[in-house]
Amino acid sequence: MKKNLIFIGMPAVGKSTVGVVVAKRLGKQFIDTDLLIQKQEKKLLREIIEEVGEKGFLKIENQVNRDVNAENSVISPGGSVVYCEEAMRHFKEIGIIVYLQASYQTIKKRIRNPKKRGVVLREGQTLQDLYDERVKYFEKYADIIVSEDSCQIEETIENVLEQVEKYENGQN
Ligand SMILES: Nc1ncnc2c1ncn2[C@@H]1O[C@H](COP(=O)(O)OP(=O)(O)OP(=O)(O)O)[C@@H](O)[C@H]1O
Ligand SMILES: O=C(O)C1=C[C@@H](O)[C@@H](O)[C@H](O)C1
Ligand SMILES: [Mg+2]
Repeated sequence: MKKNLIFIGMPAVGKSTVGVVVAKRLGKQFIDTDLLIQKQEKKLLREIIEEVGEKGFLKIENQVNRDVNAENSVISPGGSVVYCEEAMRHFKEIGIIVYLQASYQTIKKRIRNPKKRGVVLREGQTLQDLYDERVKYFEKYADIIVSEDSCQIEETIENVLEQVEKYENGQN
């Protein structure tokens, strides 16, 4: 058993912010694969997207996430990783997938400028379109769903820890 936890969910839902604290609480390593992409490409995410476009970025994102070799870690990929089939197959094999769920209104409030944040939006696609499209993928891959609406960040962290423990006990 590789004992990894992998967070999925919309951009700005808190995969990285919540993930790092969950890793600390569980005594695991923390890996933010967005940072691995930046390190490999030696560019910012939004620069990569500007240069190679949405499809090119997803190709790199798939490769980096698929190649993560981790044990006893919390892994926080970018929000668009759910479009990367090989990467998601790999994550399913190496750990438990936690979907951090928040309403469209919550996400919209946090992302004032999707382009600046480097969100992978297709030509003409709105943030609402993106939300509706991705929810289906998140639900398909999730082993656990943690809702964070009306929760402070500390409460979300506790809810994640509680649900992961329950899930692991249920698997024994
Ligand atoms: N209740 C909450 N839970 C999580 N994050 C919150 C909450 N309230 C506010 N925030 C803020 O929302 C932001 C979440 O950003 P973060 O970079 O962790 O998202 P992400 O899911 O990793 O996004 P990306 O897909 O772009 O990597 C942070 O600035 C965090 O402080
Ligand atoms: O949700 C998205 O479309 C993205 C989120 C970021 O974390 C990065 O992975 C990238 O900028 C794309
Ligand atoms: Mg992140």
